[in-house]
Amino acid sequence: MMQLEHLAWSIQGGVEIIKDIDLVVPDGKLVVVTGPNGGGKTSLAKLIAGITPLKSGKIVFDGEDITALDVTERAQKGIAFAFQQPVRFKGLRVRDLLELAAGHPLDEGELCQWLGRVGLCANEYIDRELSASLSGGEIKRIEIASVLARKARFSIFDEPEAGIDLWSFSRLVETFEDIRRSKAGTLMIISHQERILAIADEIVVVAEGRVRAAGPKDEILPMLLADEKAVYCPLGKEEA
Ligand SMILES: Nc1ncnc2c1ncn2[C@@H]1O[C@H](COP(=O)(O)OP(=O)(O)OP(=O)(O)O)[C@@H](O)[C@H]1O
Repeated sequence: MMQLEHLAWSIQGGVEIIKDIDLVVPDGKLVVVTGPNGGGKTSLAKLIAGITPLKSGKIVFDGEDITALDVTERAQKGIAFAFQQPVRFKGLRVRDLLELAAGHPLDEGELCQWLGRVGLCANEYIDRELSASLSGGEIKRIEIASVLARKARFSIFDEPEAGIDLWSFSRLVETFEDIRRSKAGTLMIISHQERILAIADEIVVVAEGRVRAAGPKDEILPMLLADEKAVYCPLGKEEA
């Protein structure tokens, strides 16, 4: 279980971006974090992953206070984060990245399995370098595949729909559903996409650095869909 207690974070100059966020994410659930642009979703994810340090508050993961742990230590505890803006690793091949993520060598069948889940044909990609020759969408999907290959206890995906074609996106949605069905890990997915919201167990709406609403999908989704002004998120208005 991931427990966030009174999380706060400010940027230089003292402007508070995350303001007193309290949230509990139960094990094995698929939780979608949504809300307007600039509301603080990515900032919250970075606080959980340990990429940015908290100003105040506490993070407890499976009963252990991980507030003081850095990003590497949190990764070792089983927290994985797929960035919205993926990093390109020079000199590293796709195969290397996936093996690093999995923590052991992978045969072609396994490489194919992970890449197939994001709609990439493994043979074309496994020996390619993670360099400028790959498109932004390809890099993004490879990074998502690497987070999937980690089989982490708590995985965070930041707008996995961004830069992904519809077919690959459908494969990814199925993968998220598989993980949830098999209770293979807890998923926190930041998304504006209605198809992702529709598979959530719980939805959390973050706006202006606060949790505006949180609860079971059946409670929160109708509220979002009924919001004609789309205050929280432009549901159904974005393409995958
Ligand atoms: N390092 C930083 N320095 C300055 N401002 C920042 C920094 N990180 C985030 N912000 C600001 O904090 C606010 C929240 O940003 P964040 O990226 O967390 O929003 P978001 O909800 O993920 O938005 P989006 O849906 O557009 O991705 C924004 O106004 C952003 O400009």
